[in-house]
Amino acid sequence: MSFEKTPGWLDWYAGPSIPAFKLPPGAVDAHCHVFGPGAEFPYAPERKYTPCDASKHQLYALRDHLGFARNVVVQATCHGADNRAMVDALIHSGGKARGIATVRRSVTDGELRAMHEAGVRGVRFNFVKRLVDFTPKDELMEIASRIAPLGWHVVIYFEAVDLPELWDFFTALPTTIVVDHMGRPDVSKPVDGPEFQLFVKFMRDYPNVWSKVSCPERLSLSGPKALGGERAAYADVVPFAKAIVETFPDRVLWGTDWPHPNLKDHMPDDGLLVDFIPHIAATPELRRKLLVDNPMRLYWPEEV
Ligand SMILES: O=C(O)c1cc(C(=O)O)oc(=O)c1
Repeated sequence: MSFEKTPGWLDWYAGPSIPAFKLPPGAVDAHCHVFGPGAEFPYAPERKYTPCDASKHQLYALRDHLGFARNVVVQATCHGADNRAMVDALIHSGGKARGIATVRRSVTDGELRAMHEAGVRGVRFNFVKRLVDFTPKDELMEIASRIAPLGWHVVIYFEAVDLPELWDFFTALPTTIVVDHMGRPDVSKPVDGPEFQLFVKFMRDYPNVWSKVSCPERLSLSGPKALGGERAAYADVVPFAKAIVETFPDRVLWGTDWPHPNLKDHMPDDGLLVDFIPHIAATPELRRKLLVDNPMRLYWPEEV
């Protein structure tokens, strides 16, 4: 099957720099995706965008180029609940990738077991309205209770303004919870203002909640962009990510978000994006926790 990209689609950045920041040995890119290739793994009929292809080979070449050791491949919404491309990436990673799936309530126990075998360790619940159709909370709760016995966790993606209405559902989930991209704060608002402080309270009051301090390129309003050699990019996001890293050093993860779905303004140079990390994790100890210890504890506990 051949697919036509969504008009205005920005392809991932070819020829990224070598980061100046040397990642610690064993670093995990804990949030990235594969797209298709569409000819082999068709995009889902219910998708809200049609991306460029971004294969497992290209993902693993980027991993090696940037100096990561492992990946967590998160099911992208353009594949709906058809997890074949993501699972195929895990199977061909030589044990160096874990995955997060999207499932419906119709998923069988056999399918869940097969995904576990391949390296899946969680499911993603998405509340970003431009990306997915609404799924009833009782269906999500049922899925959460079925994956909990496997030791899996729930990854949630939502916008900061929606946290109050989602609070009761999130705080009732029976598993570890991992929040994508810090719950998408509006970085034009103060870091000590009510909106971001509600997110901090969420993490403080619920020790099962973790956060990815990822996607500055998506959250930044004033840049500068990680392009053209800029190694201090996205300064307006730094106070938010730094606060979470310093307050909850044992419950944070970092990922590239490659191949960066739906960016409208620019496509970052992933090497320069890695150079964002030392700005938010100021010490070697914080960096080791963020990049190695925390993701290993969550995704490869048998090796810790
Ligand atoms: O903000 C986004 O557009 C976005 C989309 C997806 C996805 O389509 O799965 O994943 C992300 O992590 C971010």
